[in-house]
Amino acid sequence: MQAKSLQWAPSPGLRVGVETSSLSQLAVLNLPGGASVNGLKARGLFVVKAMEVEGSRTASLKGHAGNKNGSLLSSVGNSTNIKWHECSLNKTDRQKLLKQKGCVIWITGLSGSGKSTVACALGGSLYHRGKLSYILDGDNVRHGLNCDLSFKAEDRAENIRRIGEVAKLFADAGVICIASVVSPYRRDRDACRAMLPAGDFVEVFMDVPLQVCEARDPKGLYKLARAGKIEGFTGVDDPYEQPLDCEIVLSHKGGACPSPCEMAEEVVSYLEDQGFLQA
Ligand SMILES: Nc1ncnc2c1ncn2[C@@H]1O[C@H](COP(=O)(O)OS(=O)(=O)O)[C@@H](OP(=O)(O)O)[C@H]1O
Ligand SMILES: Nc1ncnc2c1ncn2[C@@H]1O[C@H](COP(=O)(O)OP(=O)(O)O)[C@@H](O)[C@H]1O
Repeated sequence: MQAKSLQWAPSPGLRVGVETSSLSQLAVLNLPGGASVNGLKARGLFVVKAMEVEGSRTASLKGHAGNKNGSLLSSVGNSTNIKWHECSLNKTDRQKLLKQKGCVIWITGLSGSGKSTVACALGGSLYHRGKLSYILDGDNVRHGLNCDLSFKAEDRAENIRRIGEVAKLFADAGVICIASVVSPYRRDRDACRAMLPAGDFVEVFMDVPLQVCEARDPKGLYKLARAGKIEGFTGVDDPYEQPLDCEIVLSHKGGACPSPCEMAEEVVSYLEDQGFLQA
């Protein structure tokens, strides 16, 4: 089977073979119209290689860890003829230095549900324990990296994909990355989960009823949305798909909301139990 470099534009439902050094198995996945690989939960790093197999166009993901043939070029999305460059210092070394494990805490929920507040409380609590975290807040990232994106479904998907990729880099740096983003579509969140090794993506759902968020309305956005001055506002005229099986649910119970600190401590306990607060 001869591998050769191709311009590869993944199409929805494209079947790809996945071969990894850590799994030693071949799996068949669907690529939903982008280079992200939904459902891939294996440790290690991967490059996408376009290959021509018996006249058909097939993409193969090669685990580059342990890949002896360092001269092979890859194509990922529209980036052709690229090659992963490995460094001698790796994530494990950085984690030892920081005395913690890099991961992504993904806080999802309606506008006004308390995502940013919990993210800050969590960051503060970790800081006081000597643990390094960094917050990627949806509102803030849209002030820079993602200022070209609107709130249309495809732009929200790209917003989440970019934040997922940046969060993955922070986790690889050994940092506990806290993403606080509405991320209303399950598929986009799942795609971010699939970017990381199993267990390293911790999804936290702010389970706060719409009426509570709307009553808080700290920025007056619900009021504008109800008045028809903002179109496609999540929870009003754009859907929010709540997680079906996330790691942590922070609930507003019986008309009362735990304090942001109490909520943050719930996440810290999870991180402690899972061993993220030590190298
Ligand atoms: N149409 C619409 N829908 C939802 N939210 C809106 C919208 N327009 C502006 N905003 C403000 O943008 C913040 C959400 O940005 P995100 O990047 O987290 O959104 S998304 O994940 O791409 O859906 C969100 O911030 P939070 O209130 O902190 O959630 C809002 O302040
Ligand atoms: N646990 C909580 N209990 C009561 N009010 C809260 C809590 N968390 C946040 N708030 C308040 O709710 C509003 C929205 O919080 P925010 O963190 O900005 O939400 P989001 O980032 O999800 O839009 C703010 O006015 C904040 O002070």
